Amino acid sequence: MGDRNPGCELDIGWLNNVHINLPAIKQRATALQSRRAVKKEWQAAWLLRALTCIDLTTLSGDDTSCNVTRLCLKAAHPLSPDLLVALQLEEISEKITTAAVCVYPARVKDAVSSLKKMGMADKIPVASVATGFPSGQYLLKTRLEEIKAAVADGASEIDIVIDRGLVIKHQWEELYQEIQQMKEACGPNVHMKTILAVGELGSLTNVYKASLVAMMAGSDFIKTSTGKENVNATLPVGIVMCRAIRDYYQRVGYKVGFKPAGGIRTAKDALNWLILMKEELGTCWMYPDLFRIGASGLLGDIERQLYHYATGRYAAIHEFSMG
Ligand SMILES: O=C[C@H](O)COP(=O)(O)O
Repeated sequence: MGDRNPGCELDIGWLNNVHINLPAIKQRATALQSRRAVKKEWQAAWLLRALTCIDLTTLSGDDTSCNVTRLCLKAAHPLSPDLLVALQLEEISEKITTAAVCVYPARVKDAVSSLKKMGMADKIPVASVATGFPSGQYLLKTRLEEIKAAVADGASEIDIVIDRGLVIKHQWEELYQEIQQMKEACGPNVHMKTILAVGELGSLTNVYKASLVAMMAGSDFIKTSTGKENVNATLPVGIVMCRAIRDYYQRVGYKVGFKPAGGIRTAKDALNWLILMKEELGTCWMYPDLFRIGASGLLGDIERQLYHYATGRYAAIHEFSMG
C-alpha cells in the first residue's frame, strides 16, 4: 500500500453540514445492482480482480495455528493449478494471491511464520484486528496495547474497531482523539483500517460523520463492519462511506481506501461492490491499495464461478480445497 493518510484537524463545522437523502441512497443502491451487467470474459476478469482484493479472514473462537496455516496457503494459492491452466493464467500464477490475511492478534505470529515458510511474507501482508474486536468495549489503555502487541508480532495492517458509543452520543472530539492515538500506536509503517461497525451506529448520517472523523484522525482505510454485528456491509452504507471518502479527497487531497466486510459470500456480491467502487470513486479505487473485501467465506464462490467460466460446468463447493 502507498503513503499513509496524514489526517487533518477535526472540522466540526463540516460534520454539522451533512444531509443524507435516504430514499435517493436506496434508489442508487438498487440501480447499481441492475444497471451494469458484467458477463463472460469480463466477469472472469472482474472476479479475478475481486479475488486479489480479498482480505482472507478467519476470526473464530476456535482458530488455531493449523487453520491459520491453511488460510495462508489458500491466500498464496487461491486457485488450483488445473483451474489456472484452464484460465490460461499459469504464467502469472504468482501474481494471483489474496490482498492480505486477517486474523486475531493472538494468531498474528502463526500467520507471519506460515507466510515466511512459504516465502510469501513480502507479498501477503498480515492484518490483525485489534482494540477489543469486535465490541471495542475495553479500556483505551488495553486497546492501545493490543495494537502495539500485534505490530510487534509482525502485523503490517491493523483493523481497529471504534467505540460505537462515542458516535451514538455524538462525542466527535473524543472519537477523533481515540483514533489518533490508535494511529500513533500503529507506528510509522503500519496501515490502519478503521471499522465503523455501521450496523450499530443508528443512522446513515452517523455513518457519514463517523467516516469523516475516522479519516480526519488519519485512518488509511475505512471499513464497514466486523462481521459480528446483526447488520454488516450493505450497499446503501457503502455509498455513504464512498461519498465521505470522495468528499475527504476533494477537501484534503488524500485517497482513503474502503473495505466492505461482513456477510459478503457470493461472487455476485463481490461484483456489486466492485461496480459501486467504479461508479462512485472511479477505477483507481478498484485495486488492493485502495479497496479490500473482508471475507471469510467468499473465495469458494469466486473459485466456483471461475471454474464454470473455464469449463462450462459447476463444481461442487467441496471439490475446492477450502470453501
Ligand atoms: O473483517 C472481516 C469480517 O470479519 C469478515 O466477516 P465474514 O466472516 O462475515 O466474512
